[in-house]
Amino acid sequence: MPPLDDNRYLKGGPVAARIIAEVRAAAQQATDEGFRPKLVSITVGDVAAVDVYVRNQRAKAELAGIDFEERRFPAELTAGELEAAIHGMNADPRITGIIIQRPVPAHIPIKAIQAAVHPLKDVEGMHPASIGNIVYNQLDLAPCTAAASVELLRATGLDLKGLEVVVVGHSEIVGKPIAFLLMSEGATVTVCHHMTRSLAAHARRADALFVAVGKPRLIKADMVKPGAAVIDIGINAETLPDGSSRIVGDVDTESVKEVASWITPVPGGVGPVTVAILLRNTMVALNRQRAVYRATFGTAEATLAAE
Ligand SMILES: NC(=O)C1=CN([C@@H]2O[C@H](COP(=O)(O)OP(=O)(O)OC[C@H]3O[C@@H](n4cnc5c(N)ncnc54)[C@H](OP(=O)(O)O)[C@@H]3O)[C@@H](O)[C@H]2O)C=CC1
Ligand SMILES: Nc1nc(=O)c2c([nH]1)NC[C@@H]1CN(c3ccc(C(=O)N[C@@H](CCC(=O)O)C(=O)O)cc3)C=[N+]21
Repeated sequence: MPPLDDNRYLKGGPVAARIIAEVRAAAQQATDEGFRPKLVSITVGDVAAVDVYVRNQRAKAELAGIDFEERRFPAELTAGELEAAIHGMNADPRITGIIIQRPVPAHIPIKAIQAAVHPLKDVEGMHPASIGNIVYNQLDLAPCTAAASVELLRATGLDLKGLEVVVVGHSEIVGKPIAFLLMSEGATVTVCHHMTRSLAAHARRADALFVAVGKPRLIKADMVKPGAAVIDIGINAETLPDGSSRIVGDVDTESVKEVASWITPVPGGVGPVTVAILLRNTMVALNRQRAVYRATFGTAEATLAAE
């Protein structure tokens, strides 16, 4: 596939639309068969960074034929209360998937809360069991942003086998799962973080550069190999001199786009695909639940006959 000109942007919209169309067909079929998918989003306190994400989740879920419910809890909620609410949702057969929007207030231990979501309802792939599956090369349900970033790289048509990839940022939700997904695909992966001695030297070797740090313009043109694919995951709010604000990524897009063959814009790159993957993960979760249902109830005759 040639570079995605006109201006070398690797846009998320078309990739997201394709995924959502697939999800929509699957959701319609499941609904016809009596298993209507439903996604519940949990937000604790007021977090501006989450609002856009939840708004897009609702809009795209509606488009895909997945029910969407937002549960907002006050910032003073205790960890015990949140866990109890999650246990209730785990046991509710009408709920397919649960996503806990990050960040949560500091007094709530996020890892324990993520582990409270039943692995079969863990549509974000953040339960320790889900993360473990990625290490074991079971890749069909991965953390949404990581999966979205890899999906965008795939859209370039580059062969991932043996590809020299550098991931900047090693958070549990983004950088680390990206590295594991790419290793599974046969890429050669280098992971950089704030203690990395020469970020530029590593970044310049990359055929594909993933950046998930949270620092505007961290990656400049002289840190990018000519012809590379650059996947910009950062979402940073920036205030302009006139007082208005806008969203920028972690890459100095204006200069890097002259060097790279592909670059994801912010907004309009990884974000929309992240939302689409969340919906796809909801269908993966539904199918797993249906398999359990069949395994448990599909043998009723045998069970009755044995009595
Ligand atoms: N598009 C989307 O769907 C999503 C976008 N995001 C965005 O992605 C970005 C990263 O998010 P997230 O992973 O949650 O953030 P975290 O703050 O959890 O992680 C940031 C990572 O960047 C590393 N880092 C910090 N400074 C440097 C540096 N100077 N050079 C190299 N590495 C550095 C940190 O390393 P260390 O730990 O060693 O300090 C850490 O691993 C944010 O802008 C966020 O808004 C996040 C989620 C979804
Ligand atoms: N548990 C958890 N998982 C996350 O993945 C997670 C989270 N919590 N908390 C908040 C951040 C942020 N995030 C976004 C995802 C998509 C868009 C998105 O769709 N952006 C569009 C829309 C832009 C706009 O409308 O302004 C775009 O980039 O084009 C934004 C933000 C996921 N995060």
